[in-house]
Order: sequence, then structure tokens, then C-alpha cells
Amino acid sequence: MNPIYLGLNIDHVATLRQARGTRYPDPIKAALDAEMAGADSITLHLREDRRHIQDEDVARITQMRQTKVNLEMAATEEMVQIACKMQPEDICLVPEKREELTTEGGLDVAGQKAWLTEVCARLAQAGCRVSLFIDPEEKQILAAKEVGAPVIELHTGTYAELEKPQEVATELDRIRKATALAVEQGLVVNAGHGLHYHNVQAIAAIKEIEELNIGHAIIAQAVYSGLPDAVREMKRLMVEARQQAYLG
Ligand SMILES: CC(=O)[C@@H](O)[C@H](O)COP(=O)(O)O
Ligand SMILES: NCC(=O)COP(=O)(O)O
Repeated sequence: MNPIYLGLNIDHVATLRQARGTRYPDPIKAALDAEMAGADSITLHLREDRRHIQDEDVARITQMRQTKVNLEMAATEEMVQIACKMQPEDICLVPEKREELTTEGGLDVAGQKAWLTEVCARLAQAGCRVSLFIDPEEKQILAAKEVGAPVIELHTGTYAELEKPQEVATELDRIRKATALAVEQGLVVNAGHGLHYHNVQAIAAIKEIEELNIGHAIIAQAVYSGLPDAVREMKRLMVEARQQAYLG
């Protein structure tokens, strides 16, 4: 059975801290607690506007983590230099707009192949494994392969927002086909965005998906149950769905 891994996104802990400019809650404490509860990696997004995660958070987590760090960032010169200095295990390149509430859509890899080829090479040279956060589209998957990224993260935001069963089924099918194509191309496939306790299992049941990055829903649930329980329950649902997928 292919295992399924959970990456906890800690941005939302930092959002709460930045709302008041306090020293608490500490996203790094949250990350360490989550690792103890079964999170397999820690994801954090250093935005250009520094609205939540700060440079110091990235420095601290790369030193203190017990699992591995997945740094999400825009493909800009500033961010590439920071990443090369901090050297997290994984980097996920994401599109970024100043005015957006959260990431909207996937990275247009096909539209910036030359620049992304250079960025992927520089990050690989620094010892980081590069992932590209893309929509489940053939054009973007083939472009990801071309620019030299070993990993993609399929954007599940559209899936998460749909409500009508038929539309959800169609989007799931798109994600399944995209996963199959990416695996055929030799890419590792992760997924994430907008996943929560009620929609995660259909994604976790796609056997070739290796890791799910989830933040908002887990941190929200932590308000009620505490973070360790919130992490454990998400992981339990993911593993249950993966096992069921093998049982048929
Ligand atoms: C790339 C992605 O899907 C999310 O992790 C997103 O980057 C999180 O950023 P925010 O926490 O600012 O919404
Ligand atoms: N890359 C997706 C991610 O890190 C978590 O996104 P969300 O669960 O906070 O929507």
C-alpha cells in the first residue's frame, strides 16, 4: 500500500499572532506539537507581504523541525535567495497576488518555462526538492516535467469549493486523471488547499497521491479540540480512506 502523508500548514497560527502583533500563538510550537501528534511535515508560506509567516519563523522551523519543512513561496528572486539560505527540505512554488485572501489557482508553469527552469535548478543546487503548485491540467503537468521539478502539488481548491455532487465528481475525476498523467511522467504527486474533515477522504483515496498539505481546517478544529487531537483525527481519516481504497 502506498502510504499517505500529512503536511500541517502553520500559516493560520501566524495569522492569529499577526492580528495583534503579540508573541503568541507561536507557529513553531504548533509545528512541534503537530509533529508529536503525527504530522509528517510542516508547511509554511512566506508571503511577499509577510502577512502571517515571518522570515524568523522560517529560520526557526528549519532548525527545530523533527520531520521536514515544506516552504511555500512565490518564484521571485527575493524568495529564491531566502530559500537558498534557509535550505528547507521541500520548496513549493505557488502563484501569489497581494490582494488575494488565499492562493487562487495554480502556478502558470507553461507560461514561464525559462524562468522556472532556472529557479528549479538553483533550488535543487541548494539541496531543496522542488514542487510546483498547479491546477490539475495536462498542459501544466507536462510543463512541470519540462522545467525539471520532481514534484507537483495539485490544487484542490476548486474541488473544495464545489457543492453539487455531479460537479464534485467531475472535479475529482479531473484530479484522478491529472494524478495518473503526472505519475506516468515520473512526478511525485501531492495535493492540497481547502481540504477539511468532510472532503479529505475522496482525495486521500487516490492511491498515487503521496502527501496532503492541510492548514485552515486543522487549525480551526484545534480551537475546539486542541491541536494534537485535530492533527490525529485528520491523519486517521486520511489513512482510513487510503486503506479502504486498497480493500476496494
Ligand atoms: C499554496 C496553498 O494552497 C496554500 O498553502 C496557501 O499558499 C496558503 O497561503 P495562505 O495561508 O496565505 O492562504
Ligand atoms: N498547499 C495547501 C496548504 O498548504 C494548506 O492549504 P489550506 O488547508 O490552509 O487551505
